Parts: sequence; structure tokens; C-alpha cells
Amino acid sequence: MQVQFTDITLRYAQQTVLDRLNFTVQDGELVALLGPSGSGKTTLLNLLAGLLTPSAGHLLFNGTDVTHQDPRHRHVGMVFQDYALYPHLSVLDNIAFPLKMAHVNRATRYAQAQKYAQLVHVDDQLTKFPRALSGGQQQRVALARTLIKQPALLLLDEPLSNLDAALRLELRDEIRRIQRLTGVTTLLVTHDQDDALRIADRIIVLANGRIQQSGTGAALYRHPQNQFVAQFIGTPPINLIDVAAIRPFIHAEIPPERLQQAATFGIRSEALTFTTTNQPILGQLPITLERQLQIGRDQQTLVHSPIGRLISSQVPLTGTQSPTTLFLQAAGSFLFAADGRCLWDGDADA
Ligand SMILES: Nc1ncnc2c1ncn2[C@@H]1O[C@H](COP(=O)(O)OP(=O)(O)OP(=O)(O)O)[C@@H](O)[C@H]1O
Repeated sequence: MQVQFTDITLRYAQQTVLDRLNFTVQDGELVALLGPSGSGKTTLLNLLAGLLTPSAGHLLFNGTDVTHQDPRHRHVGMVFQDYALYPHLSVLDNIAFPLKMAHVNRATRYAQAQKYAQLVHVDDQLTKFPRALSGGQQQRVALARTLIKQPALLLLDEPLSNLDAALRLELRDEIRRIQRLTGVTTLLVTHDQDDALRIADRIIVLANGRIQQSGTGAALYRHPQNQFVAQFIGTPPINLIDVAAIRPFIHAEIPPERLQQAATFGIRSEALTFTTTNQPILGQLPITLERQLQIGRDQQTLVHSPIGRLISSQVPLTGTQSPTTLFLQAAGSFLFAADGRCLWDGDADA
């Protein structure tokens, strides 16, 4: 089902939580809604489920205006962070429960429950009660219980938040597999960029009630439209430097009028390189090494420079001599205006 927000605004008393949102989720798409705490993610899901009505604007499902439609008629399924399983019912009865409420006969609802249990890989747990399951298994059951209703739209509200790291990784892949198999249009709410980047076809970044940018993980990382997105997406975090401080170290081709307008220079850790490559270089900085870390397969080096402390992921772990200069590569460098807009992107505009 295609979902369309047209100029949707939601206010609580004086606070505008969502401010004229416009976006479309295509039929079968898996979109992550990524934003910091309080950015309005849950509010947006509640609008889709029909638990809230917007202050202004329209919500369309397959082109039909459902802004004021009763939640029961929307065919929307929701899965929450805390599973919300019925503790006194077995796995099979939990999954079959929505069909019982819909007065589907016993044989059919158990056959369907078996089918969905297989889909989410809990078919070997059918007689257990929720307390005897791991968090990941409980979330699988919650997913099956929602999917058995064959929703036209699936809403996942921080479904991985209560899981430990290993289960989280496993369920991320599972959510994607199950969504692909069922083809259900899905909106996943998360504040975790890793979840969004690994699961979704496309990410919508929400902050301060506005869509900051919508795109693939690669587009958001390589071509952020503003400083918020540049800071929010990517680990280690982007280096942000006052333009006036870095200007004396820049020798190459940035349009002078852009430099004039800019307040902040952003540089990704991988754009601070130890040696020159065949990539365009903007300039170079004298540095002293502070600390080097190996974090899994990634290396991070903290350096002191005349423009402050920086992080590079391109300095080899020492052994030989310490580097005294780092090169600023154009790709991965950005200029931001005082209001946060990206004025120049070293990869796209150079
Ligand atoms: N019923 C309400 N009355 C007044 N303000 C509310 C109400 N519900 C939410 N808000 C406010 O709306 C804003 C967005 O809340 P929402 O729960 O949608 O954010 P969120 O992005 O889901 O945050 P989190 O990740 O912390 O759950 C917050 O500032 C919150 O305080």
C-alpha cells in the first residue's frame, strides 16, 4: 500500500511536534524513520495507526484520504518495543489471538498461526509461554501476531531496543527477510542509525518536527543536505571546524563565495589522510598524534592540530614514525552555513 503525508502538522497546545511533513512511502517499501528522542517519531506512527488526528494536512492510503478514518478500518499492524504478548497464552495462542477476536474458526486460525510461526522461525516453540522465551523470540511472536492479520501497513516502533547486541543483530536481518517475504509496506521507527542503515531501503531523518533529509544510507552519509544529518549519520562523528580557523590551511579550489558564506567546515574521518592519493586534496594540516584506537576492524586516530582536536580513520597504527601532517581530501569535506544548510560538498561539487 502506498502511504502519503501531505502537509501534515501536529500540535500539542503550544508545541508543534510535526511541521508540514510531505513524504511518500511506496508500496512494498521498508522505510526507517530515524531521529533523536522527542523528534516526533512515535507521534507520526500514531497518526498512521489512527490513534491521533493531524492538526492540519492529509494522510492518503493508496490515494484515498484516511485522515479521519477509524483505526479499525485502516489495516495497520503495529509492533512495539516491549512485545506486549499475553503472558497466560502459549506462543500458538498468542499468534492466533487476532483471528480469535475476528471469530475465525479454530482449525483455520491454528493453521494460519502455524504458518506465521514458521515464517518468523518460532514453530518449535508453539506450546511455550512468553516467559520461557528470549527477548528475540518474544519479538518474533509479536511480529507473527501482527502479520497474521495481513496488515496493508506494518509499523515497527523501536522493535529492537530491548534486545542485547547479539539478538539485535540477528533480528535486524530477520525483520528485513520477513518484510521481503511478505512484501508488506513497512515503517520502522528507530533512534539508532545502525538499525536504520542495515534494515531499511530508505531512511527519513526527522528532527525538530521536520524532515531533514530522505534517502539511502549512502546518500545521507556522502551527501548530507545539512549539518544535522552530517552529524547524526556516521561513526566516528564528522569533524566540525570553524571556517575562519581552517581557511589558512586550504589552498585549493573551493568557490570563494561559498567559503565566504560558510560558518562551519565538516570533514569525515576518512577524508583526513596520511598520504596523498589520486583524490583531489584541499590542503594540509600540521598535527601531533594523541591516541590511536583499534575498534573492531576500524582504526581511529585522535590528533591535535592548530584548528583543534580531530579524528582520522586513515592513519596506519604506528610502528614506524609518527605522522606530522594530514591531508584534507575534497571527498568527505563539506561547508555548512550558520543555519546548517550544506553550501558545498567536496564530492559532488568539486
Ligand atoms: N500527549 C502529548 N501531549 C503533549 N506533548 C506530547 C504528547 N505526546 C508527545 N508529546 C511531545 O511531542 C514530542 C514528540 O514525542 P514523540 O514521542 O513522538 O517523540 P519520539 O521521537 O518518538 O521520541 P522517543 O524516541 O523518545 O520515543 C515530544 O516533545 C513530546 O514531549
